[in-house]
Amino acid sequence: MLYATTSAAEKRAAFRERLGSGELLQVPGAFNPLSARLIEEKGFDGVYISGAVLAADLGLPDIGLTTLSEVAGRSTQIARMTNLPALVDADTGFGEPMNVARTVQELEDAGVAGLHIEDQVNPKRCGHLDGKQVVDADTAVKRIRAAADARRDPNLLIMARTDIRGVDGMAAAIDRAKRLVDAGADAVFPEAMRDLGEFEAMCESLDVPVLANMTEFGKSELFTAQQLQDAGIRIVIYPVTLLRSAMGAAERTLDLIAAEGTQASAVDDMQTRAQLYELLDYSGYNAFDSGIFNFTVPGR
Ligand SMILES: C[C@](O)(C(=O)O)[C@H](CC(=O)O)C(=O)O
Ligand SMILES: [Mg+2]
Repeated sequence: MLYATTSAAEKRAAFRERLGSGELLQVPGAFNPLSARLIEEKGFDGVYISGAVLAADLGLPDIGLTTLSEVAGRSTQIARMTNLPALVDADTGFGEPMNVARTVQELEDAGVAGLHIEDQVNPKRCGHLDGKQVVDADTAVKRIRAAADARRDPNLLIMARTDIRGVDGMAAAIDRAKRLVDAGADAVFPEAMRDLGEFEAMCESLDVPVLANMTEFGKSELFTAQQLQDAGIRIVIYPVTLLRSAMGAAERTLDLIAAEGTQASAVDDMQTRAQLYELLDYSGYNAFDSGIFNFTVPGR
């Protein structure tokens, strides 16, 4: 009821432990706090807080227009609604290495279990688009070092994302990832790998957990959890999947209302009132006030 029953510190410790277990953790993107509840209910291992989703949610392109306050605010809202660890996309860290340090502390205060900082230049863009630019190794290393030094909870996971694969190729990506691990990264997010062999090569070259980004309409094929696990991947994110699904459904329903004058034939595909109330745990609030959930809910 109301909020997560575990503290941020407990979630971070649990996340570290799960990561150490060698299994693949599946982490869908929560496009709002409510969807984080659904992700938890369905038994997933964590929730991802995507920069692309946050920007899109505000009606903005994903080109570094969102602010640290917006990302921290959304992280607070999502992290407190679930007992799952939250992993947040901190883009380039919102500025110079000193800004990165502040970003880490703000996001730590927001209650996330981990965050990733990338090596793109500003204005950044979706990692699966062409025409990206990355900063030099020295600047990338300084960002990660600043991030690792700034955390107060040693269990906060600092993940380094490198976008260099799409710019300088795979050898450069492995080299960059190694340097970022030496700088203090606890995990690596190699962006826009082309095939499973590239994921495998990255995992073999590093002794920290590696993340795979299974975003749709991107550079990577959509591999199964089994394929990724076999390649050595330890975390897979589905960052924009739920937003794309929800928006696809919303568009179809709008078209239907326009065409048929009613939404009636879309109702079977909707979350029912009863399902929504269950997810919101209406009945749990009766512990405070037995007058809250004293009605029956129509629908399944
Ligand atoms: C993972 C990502 O950084 C995100 O913000 O969710 C994006 C996802 C996307 O735009 O599809 C990315 O750069 O891959
Ligand atoms: Mg992003």
